[in-house]
Amino acid sequence: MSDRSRSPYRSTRRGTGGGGARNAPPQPKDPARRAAYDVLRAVHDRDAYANLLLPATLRERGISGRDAALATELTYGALRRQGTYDAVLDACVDRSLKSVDAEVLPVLRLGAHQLLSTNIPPHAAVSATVDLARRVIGHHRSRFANAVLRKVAARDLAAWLEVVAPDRAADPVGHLSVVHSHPRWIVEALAAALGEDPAAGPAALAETERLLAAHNERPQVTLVAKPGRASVADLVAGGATAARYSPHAAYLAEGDPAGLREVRQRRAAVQDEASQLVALALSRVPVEGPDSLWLDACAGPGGKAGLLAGLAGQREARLLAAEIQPARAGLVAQAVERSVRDAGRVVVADSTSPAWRDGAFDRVLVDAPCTGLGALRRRPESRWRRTPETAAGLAPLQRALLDRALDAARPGGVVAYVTCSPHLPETTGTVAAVLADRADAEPLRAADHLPEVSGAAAGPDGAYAQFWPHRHGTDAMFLALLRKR
Ligand SMILES: C[S@@+](CC[C@H](N)C(=O)[O-])C[C@H]1O[C@@H](n2cnc3c(N)ncnc32)[C@H](O)[C@@H]1O
Repeated sequence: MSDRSRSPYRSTRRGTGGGGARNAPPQPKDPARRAAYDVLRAVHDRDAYANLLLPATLRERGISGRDAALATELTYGALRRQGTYDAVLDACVDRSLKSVDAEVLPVLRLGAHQLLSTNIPPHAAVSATVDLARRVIGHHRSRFANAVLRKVAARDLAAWLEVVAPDRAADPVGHLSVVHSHPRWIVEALAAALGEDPAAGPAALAETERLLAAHNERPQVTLVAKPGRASVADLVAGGATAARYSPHAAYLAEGDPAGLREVRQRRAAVQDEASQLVALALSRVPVEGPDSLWLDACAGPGGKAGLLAGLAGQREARLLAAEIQPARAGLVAQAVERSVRDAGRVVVADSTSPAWRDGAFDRVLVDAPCTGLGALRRRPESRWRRTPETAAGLAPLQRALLDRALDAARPGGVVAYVTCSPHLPETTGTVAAVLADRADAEPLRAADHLPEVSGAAAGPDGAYAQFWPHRHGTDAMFLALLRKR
Protein backbone atom coordinates (compact mmCIF):
# COMPACT_ATOMS: atom_id res chain seq x y z
CA MET A 1 0.00 0.00 0.00
CA SER A 2 2.82 2.36 0.89
CA ASP A 3 4.50 1.67 -2.45
CA ARG A 4 1.42 2.50 -4.47
CA SER A 5 0.80 5.70 -2.55
CA ARG A 6 4.39 6.90 -2.77
CA SER A 7 5.11 9.92 -4.85
CA PRO A 8 7.11 9.59 -8.02
CA TYR A 9 9.08 12.55 -6.68
CA ARG A 10 12.63 11.34 -6.21
CA SER A 11 15.18 13.97 -5.46
CA THR A 12 15.82 16.30 -2.57
CA ARG A 13 18.82 18.02 -4.16
CA ARG A 14 17.53 21.13 -5.78
CA GLY A 15 18.75 24.69 -6.07
CA THR A 16 17.25 27.10 -3.61
CA GLY A 17 16.39 29.70 -6.17
CA GLY A 18 16.37 27.47 -9.22
CA GLY A 19 13.95 27.16 -12.05
CA GLY A 20 12.61 30.71 -11.84
CA ALA A 21 11.43 32.55 -14.91
CA ARG A 22 13.53 35.41 -16.25
CA ASN A 23 12.83 38.70 -14.45
CA ALA A 24 11.00 36.80 -11.71
CA PRO A 25 10.99 38.40 -8.26
CA PRO A 26 13.73 37.22 -5.87
CA GLN A 27 12.67 33.91 -4.37
CA PRO A 28 12.83 32.90 -0.74
CA LYS A 29 15.10 30.07 0.30
CA ASP A 30 13.46 26.75 -0.63
CA PRO A 31 10.68 28.36 -2.68
CA ALA A 32 8.83 25.07 -3.18
CA ARG A 33 8.25 24.37 0.50
CA ARG A 34 7.48 28.03 1.16
CA ALA A 35 4.87 28.09 -1.61
CA ALA A 36 3.29 24.87 -0.34
CA TYR A 37 3.19 26.27 3.19
CA ASP A 38 1.61 29.55 2.07
CA VAL A 39 -1.06 27.74 0.06
CA LEU A 40 -1.91 25.41 2.95
CA ARG A 41 -2.26 28.43 5.24
CA ALA A 42 -4.55 30.20 2.76
CA VAL A 43 -6.67 27.06 2.33
CA HIS A 44 -7.08 26.87 6.09
CA ASP A 45 -7.36 30.57 6.95
CA ARG A 46 -9.45 31.95 4.11
CA ASP A 47 -11.00 28.94 2.43
CA ALA A 48 -8.79 29.35 -0.66
CA TYR A 49 -8.94 26.67 -3.36
CA ALA A 50 -5.56 24.98 -3.78
CA ASN A 51 -6.17 24.17 -7.46
CA LEU A 52 -6.57 27.89 -8.18
CA LEU A 53 -4.16 29.44 -5.67
CA LEU A 54 -1.18 27.14 -6.21
CA PRO A 55 -0.75 27.79 -9.95
CA ALA A 56 -1.19 31.53 -9.32
CA THR A 57 1.41 31.46 -6.52
CA LEU A 58 3.90 29.56 -8.68
CA ARG A 59 3.36 32.01 -11.51
CA GLU A 60 3.66 35.14 -9.34
CA ARG A 61 6.85 33.89 -7.69
CA GLY A 62 8.41 32.65 -10.91
CA ILE A 63 8.65 29.10 -9.57
CA SER A 64 8.93 26.50 -12.31
CA GLY A 65 10.51 23.17 -13.19
CA ARG A 66 11.51 20.91 -10.31
CA ASP A 67 10.56 23.44 -7.64
CA ALA A 68 7.05 23.77 -9.10
CA ALA A 69 6.72 19.98 -9.22
CA LEU A 70 7.82 19.70 -5.59
CA ALA A 71 5.48 22.49 -4.45
CA THR A 72 2.57 20.78 -6.23
CA GLU A 73 3.41 17.37 -4.79
CA LEU A 74 3.70 18.76 -1.26
CA THR A 75 0.55 20.91 -1.40
CA TYR A 76 -1.73 18.30 -2.94
CA GLY A 77 -0.22 15.44 -0.97
CA ALA A 78 -0.52 17.20 2.39
CA LEU A 79 -4.14 18.18 1.67
CA ARG A 80 -5.28 14.84 0.29
CA ARG A 81 -3.62 12.77 3.01
CA GLN A 82 -4.40 15.22 5.81
CA GLY A 83 -6.63 12.71 7.65
CA THR A 84 -3.94 10.04 7.66
CA TYR A 85 -1.17 12.45 8.63
CA ASP A 86 -3.23 14.02 11.40
CA ALA A 87 -3.81 10.57 12.92
CA VAL A 88 -0.04 9.97 12.86
CA LEU A 89 0.80 13.45 14.17
CA ASP A 90 -1.76 13.05 16.93
CA ALA A 91 0.22 10.05 18.13
CA CYS A 92 3.43 12.11 18.05
CA VAL A 93 2.40 15.17 20.06
CA ASP A 94 1.96 15.00 23.79
CA ARG A 95 -1.24 17.06 23.69
CA SER A 96 -4.23 17.01 21.38
CA LEU A 97 -3.43 17.91 17.77
CA LYS A 98 -6.43 20.25 17.91
CA SER A 99 -4.52 22.50 20.30
CA VAL A 100 -1.58 22.92 17.88
CA ASP A 101 -1.45 26.42 16.35
CA ALA A 102 -2.84 26.92 12.84
CA GLU A 103 0.58 28.30 11.78
CA VAL A 104 2.37 25.16 12.95
CA LEU A 105 0.04 22.47 11.67
CA PRO A 106 0.83 22.95 7.95
CA VAL A 107 4.54 22.58 8.71
CA LEU A 108 3.86 19.26 10.43
CA ARG A 109 1.63 18.02 7.60
CA LEU A 110 4.20 18.98 4.97
CA GLY A 111 6.86 17.16 6.96
CA ALA A 112 4.65 14.11 7.42
CA HIS A 113 3.96 13.95 3.69
CA GLN A 114 7.65 14.05 2.82
CA LEU A 115 8.47 11.42 5.43
CA LEU A 116 5.61 9.02 4.77
CA SER A 117 4.77 9.33 1.08
CA THR A 118 7.81 10.53 -0.87
CA ASN A 119 11.28 9.24 -1.52
CA ILE A 120 12.92 12.26 0.06
CA PRO A 121 15.45 10.87 2.56
CA PRO A 122 14.13 11.31 6.12
CA HIS A 123 17.03 13.44 7.39
CA ALA A 124 16.65 15.81 4.42
CA ALA A 125 12.86 15.96 4.85
CA VAL A 126 13.19 16.84 8.54
CA SER A 127 15.97 19.37 8.15
CA ALA A 128 14.39 21.19 5.17
CA THR A 129 11.03 21.31 6.96
CA VAL A 130 12.55 22.56 10.20
CA ASP A 131 14.42 25.23 8.19
CA LEU A 132 11.07 26.26 6.73
CA ALA A 133 9.57 26.25 10.23
CA ARG A 134 12.28 28.62 11.50
CA ARG A 135 11.38 31.09 8.79
CA VAL A 136 7.60 30.91 9.05
CA ILE A 137 6.87 30.17 12.73
CA GLY A 138 10.10 31.17 14.50
CA HIS A 139 12.89 29.40 16.28
CA HIS A 140 10.97 28.33 19.38
CA ARG A 141 8.14 26.58 17.55
CA SER A 142 10.52 25.11 14.98
CA ARG A 143 12.05 23.07 17.83
CA PHE A 144 8.62 21.63 18.54
CA ALA A 145 8.23 20.78 14.83
CA ASN A 146 11.66 19.14 14.85
CA ALA A 147 10.76 16.95 17.83
CA VAL A 148 7.42 15.88 16.31
CA LEU A 149 8.87 15.11 12.87
CA ARG A 150 11.65 13.00 14.37
CA LYS A 151 8.97 10.87 15.99
CA VAL A 152 7.07 10.62 12.68
CA ALA A 153 10.30 9.51 10.98
CA ALA A 154 10.58 6.52 13.31
CA ARG A 155 8.15 4.42 11.21
CA ASP A 156 7.10 4.21 7.57
CA LEU A 157 3.48 4.75 6.52
CA ALA A 158 2.48 1.08 6.64
CA ALA A 159 3.88 0.73 10.14
CA TRP A 160 2.13 3.89 11.31
CA LEU A 161 -1.20 2.68 9.89
CA GLU A 162 -0.83 -0.50 11.93
CA VAL A 163 -0.64 1.73 14.98
CA VAL A 164 -3.14 4.51 14.30
CA ALA A 165 -5.88 3.05 12.06
CA PRO A 166 -8.82 1.35 13.83
CA ASP A 167 -9.05 -2.39 13.34
CA ARG A 168 -10.71 -3.12 9.99
CA ALA A 169 -12.98 -5.89 11.24
CA ALA A 170 -14.16 -3.93 14.27
CA ASP A 171 -14.57 -0.56 12.56
CA PRO A 172 -14.32 -0.79 8.77
CA VAL A 173 -15.45 2.80 8.20
CA GLY A 174 -12.97 4.18 10.75
CA HIS A 175 -10.21 2.02 9.28
CA LEU A 176 -10.75 3.22 5.72
CA SER A 177 -11.24 6.77 6.93
CA VAL A 178 -7.70 6.84 8.40
CA VAL A 179 -5.97 4.65 5.81
CA HIS A 180 -7.38 6.55 2.82
CA SER A 181 -7.78 9.93 4.46
CA HIS A 182 -11.47 10.74 4.16
CA PRO A 183 -13.91 11.97 6.84
CA ARG A 184 -16.02 9.15 8.22
CA TRP A 185 -19.27 10.60 6.89
CA ILE A 186 -17.89 10.64 3.34
CA VAL A 187 -16.76 7.01 3.61
CA GLU A 188 -20.31 6.14 4.73
CA ALA A 189 -21.92 8.25 2.01
CA LEU A 190 -19.79 6.71 -0.75
CA ALA A 191 -20.36 3.18 0.55
CA ALA A 192 -24.10 3.83 0.47
CA ALA A 193 -23.87 5.15 -3.09
CA LEU A 194 -21.97 2.01 -4.12
CA GLY A 195 -24.55 -0.15 -2.34
CA GLU A 196 -22.02 -1.56 0.12
CA ASP A 197 -22.86 -2.35 3.73
CA PRO A 198 -20.15 -1.69 6.33
CA ALA A 199 -21.58 -4.53 8.43
CA ALA A 200 -21.20 -7.13 5.65
CA GLY A 201 -18.23 -8.98 7.15
CA PRO A 202 -14.50 -9.15 6.37
CA ALA A 203 -14.81 -8.18 2.71
CA ALA A 204 -17.09 -5.24 3.49
CA LEU A 205 -16.44 -2.02 1.58
CA ALA A 206 -14.06 -3.59 -0.95
CA GLU A 207 -15.23 -1.37 -3.79
CA THR A 208 -15.53 1.65 -1.52
CA GLU A 209 -11.86 1.16 -0.72
CA ARG A 210 -10.94 1.21 -4.42
CA LEU A 211 -12.86 4.46 -4.82
CA LEU A 212 -11.21 6.08 -1.81
CA ALA A 213 -7.78 5.06 -3.12
CA ALA A 214 -8.62 6.55 -6.53
CA HIS A 215 -9.41 9.88 -4.83
CA ASN A 216 -5.80 10.07 -3.70
CA GLU A 217 -4.38 9.60 -7.19
CA ARG A 218 -3.63 12.48 -9.52
CA PRO A 219 -6.38 12.58 -12.18
CA GLN A 220 -5.36 12.65 -15.79
CA VAL A 221 -6.08 15.80 -17.75
CA THR A 222 -8.97 15.30 -20.19
CA LEU A 223 -9.70 17.70 -23.01
CA VAL A 224 -12.85 18.31 -25.03
CA ALA A 225 -12.71 19.23 -28.69
CA LYS A 226 -15.66 21.54 -29.22
CA PRO A 227 -17.85 20.12 -31.97
CA GLY A 228 -17.34 21.85 -35.29
CA ARG A 229 -14.39 23.87 -33.98
CA ALA A 230 -11.75 21.23 -33.29
CA SER A 231 -11.46 17.46 -33.54
CA VAL A 232 -9.94 14.74 -31.42
CA ALA A 233 -7.50 14.23 -34.30
CA ASP A 234 -6.32 17.84 -33.80
CA LEU A 235 -5.71 17.16 -30.12
CA VAL A 236 -3.94 13.88 -30.89
CA ALA A 237 -1.69 15.74 -33.33
CA GLY A 238 -0.84 18.04 -30.40
CA GLY A 239 0.29 15.10 -28.24
CA ALA A 240 -2.96 13.93 -26.61
CA THR A 241 -4.47 10.44 -26.85
CA ALA A 242 -8.01 9.70 -28.01
CA ALA A 243 -10.20 8.99 -24.99
CA ARG A 244 -11.95 5.76 -24.06
CA TYR A 245 -15.58 6.86 -24.15
CA SER A 246 -16.37 10.35 -25.35
CA PRO A 247 -15.97 10.91 -29.10
CA HIS A 248 -15.02 14.51 -28.26
CA ALA A 249 -12.39 13.73 -25.61
CA ALA A 250 -8.64 13.24 -25.50
CA TYR A 251 -6.27 12.60 -22.60
CA LEU A 252 -3.21 14.74 -22.07
CA ALA A 253 -0.64 12.68 -20.17
CA GLU A 254 1.76 15.52 -19.52
CA GLY A 255 2.37 19.15 -20.26
CA ASP A 256 0.33 22.28 -19.91
CA PRO A 257 -3.04 22.14 -21.75
CA ALA A 258 -2.43 25.75 -22.77
CA GLY A 259 0.47 24.40 -24.83
CA LEU A 260 -2.13 23.20 -27.36
CA ARG A 261 -3.19 25.79 -29.91
CA GLU A 262 -6.79 24.52 -29.83
CA VAL A 263 -6.99 25.20 -26.08
CA ARG A 264 -5.44 28.67 -26.40
CA GLN A 265 -7.98 29.49 -29.11
CA ARG A 266 -10.86 28.09 -26.98
CA ARG A 267 -11.69 25.53 -29.67
CA ALA A 268 -10.88 22.92 -27.04
CA ALA A 269 -10.92 23.02 -23.26
CA VAL A 270 -10.14 20.98 -20.19
CA GLN A 271 -13.22 18.95 -19.28
CA ASP A 272 -13.70 15.71 -17.41
CA GLU A 273 -14.94 12.88 -19.63
CA ALA A 274 -18.06 12.19 -17.55
CA SER A 275 -19.05 15.86 -17.91
CA GLN A 276 -18.92 15.33 -21.66
CA LEU A 277 -20.85 12.08 -21.48
CA VAL A 278 -23.80 13.49 -19.55
CA ALA A 279 -24.15 16.33 -22.05
CA LEU A 280 -23.82 13.85 -24.89
CA ALA A 281 -26.50 11.58 -23.39
CA LEU A 282 -28.92 14.51 -23.18
CA SER A 283 -28.27 15.30 -26.84
CA ARG A 284 -28.82 11.67 -27.87
CA VAL A 285 -32.28 11.04 -26.40
CA PRO A 286 -34.77 10.86 -29.30
CA VAL A 287 -37.46 13.53 -29.10
CA GLU A 288 -40.51 13.60 -31.32
CA GLY A 289 -41.33 16.86 -33.04
CA PRO A 290 -39.18 19.97 -32.99
CA ASP A 291 -35.69 19.90 -31.56
CA SER A 292 -34.65 23.50 -31.90
CA LEU A 293 -34.31 25.06 -28.44
CA TRP A 294 -32.13 23.77 -25.60
CA LEU A 295 -31.60 25.18 -22.10
CA ASP A 296 -28.64 24.86 -19.75
CA ALA A 297 -30.21 26.08 -16.49
CA CYS A 298 -27.00 26.14 -14.38
CA ALA A 299 -24.35 26.91 -16.92
CA GLY A 300 -21.40 28.53 -15.11
CA PRO A 301 -18.51 28.28 -15.74
CA GLY A 302 -19.63 26.83 -19.05
CA GLY A 303 -17.97 23.45 -19.56
CA LYS A 304 -21.11 21.60 -20.57
CA ALA A 305 -22.59 24.66 -22.27
CA GLY A 306 -19.54 24.82 -24.54
CA LEU A 307 -20.11 21.25 -25.68
CA LEU A 308 -23.90 21.52 -25.86
CA ALA A 309 -23.76 24.72 -27.92
CA GLY A 310 -21.58 22.91 -30.46
CA LEU A 311 -23.88 19.88 -30.56
CA ALA A 312 -26.96 22.11 -30.85
CA GLY A 313 -25.39 24.17 -33.63
CA GLN A 314 -24.58 21.05 -35.65
CA ARG A 315 -28.28 20.25 -35.84
CA GLU A 316 -29.46 23.82 -36.25
CA ALA A 317 -30.77 24.10 -32.70
CA ARG A 318 -29.90 26.89 -30.26
CA LEU A 319 -28.77 26.78 -26.64
CA LEU A 320 -29.78 29.26 -23.96
CA ALA A 321 -27.24 29.09 -21.14
CA ALA A 322 -28.52 30.57 -17.85
CA GLU A 323 -26.31 31.39 -14.87
CA ILE A 324 -27.18 33.31 -11.72
CA GLN A 325 -23.74 34.78 -11.05
CA PRO A 326 -22.77 37.49 -13.53
CA ALA A 327 -19.03 36.75 -13.33
CA ARG A 328 -19.62 33.08 -14.07
CA ALA A 329 -22.02 34.02 -16.87
CA GLY A 330 -19.05 35.86 -18.40
CA LEU A 331 -17.09 32.59 -18.39
CA VAL A 332 -20.03 30.84 -20.04
CA ALA A 333 -20.03 33.48 -22.77
CA GLN A 334 -16.36 32.69 -23.45
CA ALA A 335 -17.12 28.96 -23.50
CA VAL A 336 -19.88 29.23 -26.10
CA GLU A 337 -18.40 31.98 -28.27
CA ARG A 338 -17.99 31.07 -31.94
CA SER A 339 -20.00 27.85 -31.54
CA VAL A 340 -21.25 26.29 -34.73
CA ARG A 341 -23.87 28.65 -36.22
CA ASP A 342 -23.29 30.86 -33.18
CA ALA A 343 -25.76 28.58 -31.40
CA GLY A 344 -25.10 29.64 -27.80
CA ARG A 345 -26.70 32.59 -25.97
CA VAL A 346 -25.98 33.44 -22.33
CA VAL A 347 -28.33 35.05 -19.85
CA VAL A 348 -27.85 36.02 -16.20
CA ALA A 349 -30.92 34.47 -14.62
CA ASP A 350 -32.25 32.70 -11.57
CA SER A 351 -33.46 29.40 -12.96
CA THR A 352 -35.72 28.83 -9.95
CA SER A 353 -37.87 31.80 -11.02
CA PRO A 354 -37.07 32.05 -14.69
CA ALA A 355 -38.10 34.60 -17.27
CA TRP A 356 -38.77 32.00 -19.98
CA ARG A 357 -42.18 30.50 -20.47
CA ASP A 358 -43.09 26.97 -19.40
CA GLY A 359 -42.76 24.33 -22.08
CA ALA A 360 -40.37 26.44 -24.18
CA PHE A 361 -37.47 23.96 -24.49
CA ASP A 362 -36.94 20.61 -26.20
CA ARG A 363 -33.92 19.65 -24.06
CA VAL A 364 -32.96 20.98 -20.64
CA LEU A 365 -29.83 20.41 -18.58
CA VAL A 366 -29.82 21.05 -14.81
CA ASP A 367 -26.26 20.64 -13.60
CA ALA A 368 -27.16 21.48 -10.05
CA PRO A 369 -24.96 23.08 -7.40
CA CYS A 370 -23.86 20.16 -5.19
CA THR A 371 -21.29 19.05 -2.62
CA GLY A 372 -18.83 18.10 -5.37
CA LEU A 373 -18.05 14.76 -3.69
CA GLY A 374 -17.55 13.42 -7.21
CA ALA A 375 -14.55 15.67 -7.83
CA LEU A 376 -12.45 14.92 -4.75
CA ARG A 377 -9.48 14.01 -6.95
CA ARG A 378 -9.28 17.53 -8.32
CA ARG A 379 -10.14 19.56 -5.24
CA PRO A 380 -7.83 18.19 -2.60
CA GLU A 381 -9.18 20.24 0.31
CA SER A 382 -12.89 19.86 -0.38
CA ARG A 383 -13.32 16.57 1.51
CA TRP A 384 -12.39 18.47 4.70
CA ARG A 385 -14.75 21.37 4.01
CA ARG A 386 -17.96 19.58 3.16
CA THR A 387 -20.27 18.31 5.89
CA PRO A 388 -23.53 16.34 5.84
CA GLU A 389 -25.16 19.71 6.49
CA THR A 390 -23.70 21.05 3.21
CA ALA A 391 -25.71 18.42 1.35
CA ALA A 392 -28.86 19.01 3.38
CA GLY A 393 -28.56 22.77 2.80
CA LEU A 394 -28.39 22.30 -0.98
CA ALA A 395 -31.41 19.99 -1.23
CA PRO A 396 -34.15 22.69 -1.50
CA LEU A 397 -32.24 24.47 -4.29
CA GLN A 398 -31.58 21.23 -6.16
CA ARG A 399 -35.25 20.30 -6.00
CA ALA A 400 -36.44 23.76 -7.06
CA LEU A 401 -34.04 23.80 -10.02
CA LEU A 402 -35.16 20.35 -11.21
CA ASP A 403 -38.82 21.25 -10.72
CA ARG A 404 -38.50 24.44 -12.78
CA ALA A 405 -36.46 22.58 -15.41
CA LEU A 406 -39.33 20.13 -15.84
CA ASP A 407 -41.67 23.10 -16.20
CA ALA A 408 -39.35 24.55 -18.85
CA ALA A 409 -39.41 21.36 -20.96
CA ARG A 410 -42.21 20.89 -23.46
CA PRO A 411 -44.30 17.69 -23.42
CA GLY A 412 -42.17 15.04 -25.12
CA GLY A 413 -39.02 16.97 -24.26
CA VAL A 414 -36.23 15.67 -22.05
CA VAL A 415 -34.53 16.94 -18.89
CA ALA A 416 -31.10 15.84 -17.66
CA TYR A 417 -30.50 16.22 -13.93
CA VAL A 418 -26.78 16.08 -13.21
CA THR A 419 -24.61 16.38 -10.11
CA CYS A 420 -20.87 16.11 -9.70
CA SER A 421 -21.59 14.03 -6.64
CA PRO A 422 -22.70 10.45 -6.10
CA HIS A 423 -24.15 11.30 -2.64
CA LEU A 424 -27.62 9.72 -2.63
CA PRO A 425 -29.57 12.60 -1.05
CA GLU A 426 -28.35 14.81 -3.93
CA THR A 427 -28.87 12.26 -6.68
CA THR A 428 -31.65 9.69 -6.48
CA GLY A 429 -33.02 11.44 -3.38
CA THR A 430 -33.59 14.72 -5.22
CA VAL A 431 -35.04 13.05 -8.29
CA ALA A 432 -37.40 10.86 -6.24
CA ALA A 433 -38.59 13.83 -4.17
CA VAL A 434 -39.39 15.88 -7.28
CA LEU A 435 -41.04 13.02 -9.19
CA ALA A 436 -43.17 12.15 -6.15
CA ASP A 437 -44.96 15.47 -6.57
CA ARG A 438 -45.47 15.41 -10.31
CA ALA A 439 -47.17 13.03 -12.67
CA ASP A 440 -45.85 14.69 -15.84
CA ALA A 441 -42.34 13.22 -15.88
CA GLU A 442 -40.79 9.76 -15.91
CA PRO A 443 -37.22 8.48 -15.82
CA LEU A 444 -35.63 7.12 -18.99
CA ARG A 445 -32.88 4.53 -18.73
CA ALA A 446 -29.94 6.91 -18.83
CA ALA A 447 -27.24 4.26 -19.36
CA ASP A 448 -29.00 3.11 -22.56
CA HIS A 449 -28.00 6.42 -24.10
CA LEU A 450 -24.34 5.79 -23.32
CA PRO A 451 -23.85 2.28 -24.75
CA GLU A 452 -20.08 2.76 -24.95
CA VAL A 453 -19.83 2.91 -21.14
CA SER A 454 -20.27 -0.21 -19.04
CA GLY A 455 -20.89 -0.33 -15.30
CA ALA A 456 -22.67 3.02 -15.14
CA ALA A 457 -26.31 1.99 -14.56
CA ALA A 458 -27.43 2.95 -11.06
CA GLY A 459 -30.46 3.64 -8.91
CA PRO A 460 -33.85 1.93 -8.85
CA ASP A 461 -34.09 -0.51 -11.81
CA GLY A 462 -30.78 0.87 -13.08
CA ALA A 463 -32.64 3.91 -14.40
CA TYR A 464 -29.86 6.40 -13.75
CA ALA A 465 -26.19 6.61 -14.69
CA GLN A 466 -23.39 7.01 -12.17
CA PHE A 467 -19.77 7.38 -13.23
CA TRP A 468 -16.93 6.49 -10.88
CA PRO A 469 -13.22 7.39 -10.76
CA HIS A 470 -12.16 3.81 -9.97
CA ARG A 471 -14.38 2.26 -12.68
CA HIS A 472 -14.31 4.80 -15.45
CA GLY A 473 -11.37 7.06 -14.65
CA THR A 474 -13.77 10.02 -14.56
CA ASP A 475 -15.30 12.22 -11.89
CA ALA A 476 -18.23 10.60 -10.04
CA MET A 477 -20.89 12.36 -12.10
CA PHE A 478 -24.58 11.39 -11.72
CA LEU A 479 -27.15 11.59 -14.52
CA ALA A 480 -30.93 11.17 -14.54
CA LEU A 481 -32.79 11.60 -17.83
CA LEU A 482 -36.46 12.45 -17.43
CA ARG A 483 -39.06 12.54 -20.16
CA LYS A 484 -41.71 15.22 -19.83
CA ARG A 485 -45.09 13.66 -20.54
C1 LIG B 1 -22.34 22.66 -10.81
S1 LIG B 1 -22.21 24.27 -11.43
C2 LIG B 1 -22.54 24.03 -13.14
C3 LIG B 1 -21.35 23.60 -13.94
C4 LIG B 1 -21.53 23.82 -15.43
N1 LIG B 1 -22.72 23.18 -15.93
C5 LIG B 1 -20.34 23.37 -16.23
O1 LIG B 1 -20.37 22.28 -16.81
O2 LIG B 1 -19.35 24.10 -16.28
C6 LIG B 1 -23.70 24.99 -10.90
C7 LIG B 1 -23.88 26.42 -11.35
O3 LIG B 1 -25.22 26.80 -11.07
C8 LIG B 1 -25.23 28.16 -10.72
N2 LIG B 1 -26.49 28.42 -10.00
C9 LIG B 1 -26.77 28.24 -8.70
N3 LIG B 1 -28.05 28.58 -8.44
C10 LIG B 1 -28.59 28.97 -9.61
C11 LIG B 1 -29.87 29.44 -9.99
N4 LIG B 1 -30.85 29.58 -9.10
N5 LIG B 1 -30.07 29.77 -11.28
C12 LIG B 1 -29.08 29.65 -12.19
N6 LIG B 1 -27.84 29.21 -11.88
C13 LIG B 1 -27.60 28.86 -10.61
C14 LIG B 1 -23.98 28.30 -9.88
O4 LIG B 1 -23.59 29.66 -9.79
C15 LIG B 1 -23.00 27.45 -10.64
O5 LIG B 1 -22.31 28.21 -11.58
